[in-house]
Amino acid sequence: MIPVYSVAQIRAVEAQEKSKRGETSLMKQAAAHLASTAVAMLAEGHSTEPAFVVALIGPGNNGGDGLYALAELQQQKISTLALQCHEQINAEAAAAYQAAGGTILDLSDGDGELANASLVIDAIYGLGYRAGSDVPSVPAGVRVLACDVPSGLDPETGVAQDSVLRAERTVTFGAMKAGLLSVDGPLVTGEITVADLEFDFSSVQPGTQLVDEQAARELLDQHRSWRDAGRHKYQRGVLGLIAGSDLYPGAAQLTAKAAVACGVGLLRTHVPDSIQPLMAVSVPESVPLDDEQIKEALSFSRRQIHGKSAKIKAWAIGPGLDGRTPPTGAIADVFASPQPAVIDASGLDVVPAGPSEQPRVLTPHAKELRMLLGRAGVKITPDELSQDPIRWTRWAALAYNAVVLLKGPTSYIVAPNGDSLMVSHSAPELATAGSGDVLTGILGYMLSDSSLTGTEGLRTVPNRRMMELTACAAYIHGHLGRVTAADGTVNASRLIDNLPKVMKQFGF
Ligand SMILES: NC(=O)C1=CN([C@@H]2O[C@H](COP(=O)(O)OP(=O)(O)OC[C@H]3O[C@@H](n4cnc5c(N)ncnc54)[C@H](O)[C@@H]3O)[C@@H](O)[C@H]2O)[C@@H](O)CC1
Repeated sequence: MIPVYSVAQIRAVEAQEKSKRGETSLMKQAAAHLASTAVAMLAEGHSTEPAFVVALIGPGNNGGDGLYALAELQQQKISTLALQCHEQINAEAAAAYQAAGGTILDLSDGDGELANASLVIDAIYGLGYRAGSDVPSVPAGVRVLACDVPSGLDPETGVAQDSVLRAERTVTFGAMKAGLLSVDGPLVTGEITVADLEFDFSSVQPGTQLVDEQAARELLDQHRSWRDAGRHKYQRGVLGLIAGSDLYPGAAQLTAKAAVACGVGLLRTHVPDSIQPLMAVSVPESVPLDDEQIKEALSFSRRQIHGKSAKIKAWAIGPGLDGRTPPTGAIADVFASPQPAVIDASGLDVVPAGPSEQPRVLTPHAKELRMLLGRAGVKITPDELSQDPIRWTRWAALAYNAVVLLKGPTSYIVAPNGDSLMVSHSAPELATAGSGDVLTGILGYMLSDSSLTGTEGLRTVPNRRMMELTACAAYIHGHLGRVTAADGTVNASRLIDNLPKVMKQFGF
């Protein structure tokens, strides 16, 4: 997992390192990372033209990094140009660049060269950015590599000004900054690399942690039990799906298909009678579940407290459900049961707030999160939520005593004790109808697999594990979006088609 720090935390550690190692030496180390990424990007470009790298240079140390990086590129016989965007620039770095044969021009004299660049390094503002800065534009189609933080993006909040310089890649120094992953960050950073400057963060507690591919694999391996092999379907996981209405007949089918594509042991579906025939045709693997059978399953589970298998291991509640009336009877009993549950879409309209015995994950997008908070007596505006999503997700996790996954370009996963994880998708592929239903199917499947949740009988799943599995499901879902987008436009059915292959890549 990649720890994520606030600007204040990074500044404090940086100050210590500067006093030990000197500012120039840190800048040169940062510049070496920047230059090697520039070289890698040029190599990927496969251009037959000689490379030409232009850097936009700002007034602070970010500009200093840019100048030292250009000096390195000059030494590698790559043609470069520095465009000075402010009256003052770092004098020592400028002298080093000129000594390496580099040329510095005022932006207004040299901006025509931007169109000829094979690559533009954005070294205008980094950690010292303040809103309202002048950020020049780069001609469309020219590749941009951001030094530390894209200029125009607030490294703390992730809010970008309109003229932000969107990058294809960002090399960020020392540690991952919260703003690169929040709000607008994922839309403007491109691929992020954290350049290790060997800073000592041992006495600093990160605000949250980013789950990347390696972390998702490690978490799954850590939770997976060797008992997995050779189990029969009731041990492999039985998922109860409560979903569907005449208004939204498709959502239940998408969630069901996704769970089946993941390899769920058995899927039981509680859908309205009008949808059942559709379900029988589109998901023949699913077995209907009526109110009476739900009650039986719950009672069977209660009696098996010390036994090996509860008949329904986990619940997925909500896709396409008619959320206008609060649940009664068997469905209300499910909300009060101790099996883990993922609750999505209209299920969020009816999930009770307050303490609950059920280990549960709520998976709202931004509007649904505001609705959940409103039901718990906390009214916030869309702006308030977008300024500090993790804070409000914490409130919801506390109010509903649940792990809450706030879905978006960056997803935040927060446990009731305030611990949190992040998953960043960067790409917009998953913003398509039905994509959330697929995530519910993936997570429902994972919660039904006791070799992952560690449940036998009714031993409850700790919130930490619920949070980690939710982050893994969100990571897999994002990866699925990228895989699917690689060879065509994305829709929920195509996501489901690719699911068996992607799940296999993650060891399922
Ligand atoms: N954090 C670290 O550990 C390291 C940081 N380094 C670099 O240092 C950078 C931070 O350096 P600085 O603190 O000099 O910050 P910047 O390089 O981001 O400089 C910004 C400068 O622009 C000014 N400024 C910002 N907004 C303005 C506005 N709207 N109008 C006018 N002036 C404005 C600021 O006052 C500051 O002087 C990092 O982003 C990174 O690139 C690296 O050199 C090495 C390690």
